[in-house]
Amino acid sequence: MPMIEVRDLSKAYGERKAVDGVSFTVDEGEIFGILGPNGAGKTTTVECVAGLRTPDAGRVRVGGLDPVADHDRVTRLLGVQLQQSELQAKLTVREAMELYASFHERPADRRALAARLGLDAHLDVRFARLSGGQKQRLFIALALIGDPRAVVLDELTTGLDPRARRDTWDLVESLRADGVTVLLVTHVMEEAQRLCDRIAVIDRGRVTALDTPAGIIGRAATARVVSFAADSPLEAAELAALPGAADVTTREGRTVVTGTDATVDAFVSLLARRAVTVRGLRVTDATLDDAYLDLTT
Ligand SMILES: Nc1ncnc2c1ncn2[C@@H]1O[C@H](COP(=O)(O)OP(=O)(O)OP(=O)(O)O)[C@@H](O)[C@H]1O
Repeated sequence: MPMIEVRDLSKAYGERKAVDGVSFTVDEGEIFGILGPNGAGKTTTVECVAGLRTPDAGRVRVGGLDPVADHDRVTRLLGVQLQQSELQAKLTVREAMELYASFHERPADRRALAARLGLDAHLDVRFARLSGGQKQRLFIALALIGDPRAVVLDELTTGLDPRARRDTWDLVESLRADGVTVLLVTHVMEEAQRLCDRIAVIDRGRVTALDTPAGIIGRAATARVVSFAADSPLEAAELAALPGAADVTTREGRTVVTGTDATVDAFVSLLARRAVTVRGLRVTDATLDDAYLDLTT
């Protein structure tokens, strides 16, 4: 049985269909990413998973339970960190953690959790006085305080500085090592590529791709990137005409051709045929970022 099951989920706000037939499953211990443009329906989807919204149609299960009908039991299984959460301004970090721990029968070790999230030096600071990144870390701590079997993390690292971002990624990896299932909404491609076992790309309320990060990169039109110094004798038009070439641009003094293996082969033949050389030639795999831009509108 999958830990999280979403089948044919639809949810509209008035006339607007925010989620339009989304399906995916997340296995126990898996880190599953949801990517997609602003307004694609990602938050609405995870709010339905968390039982915070009632679907118009479709089926959602967490640990085999209906998150709306079995809300209390699902709350014990599933920790949730959502965007734009708020707490009472006067509550300190310690008080917030105690309060949330009191909702659970077997809460996590608060001190260890605070230390893991770099909050131990801020335990007596009131919520209103925390920086954006500290608030974000507190919400991650609150999502994990019930020692959940699964956790929803929506834009986990937004607002975090680079070090806190890396630490948070390490934390998510340690959750996987503990067998916790993670449903992660993100706009950060590096985060998705590093952390996720599988990814669903959602666009306009529908799943447009569902695969491993490597599978998504491979499936996109631009699987390879050829780049070299822009002072070459090659014309942009002849590069654009190479088989599989998706894009030719010049940036930071380099010509960049995105395409496929066929593009790379044809490029090498072109150099030989024209008997020209280029400086600083590099052939790299496309990143998830490149693939994502191919797959969304
Ligand atoms: N409470 C609401 N009332 C009305 N419309 C809403 C509400 N919440 C979301 N929407 C609309 O539903 C659509 C999907 O929103 P949602 O927040 O699920 O998208 P998202 O993919 O999470 O976007 P983002 O990346 O910007 O967070 C958007 O068009 C949004 O304007």
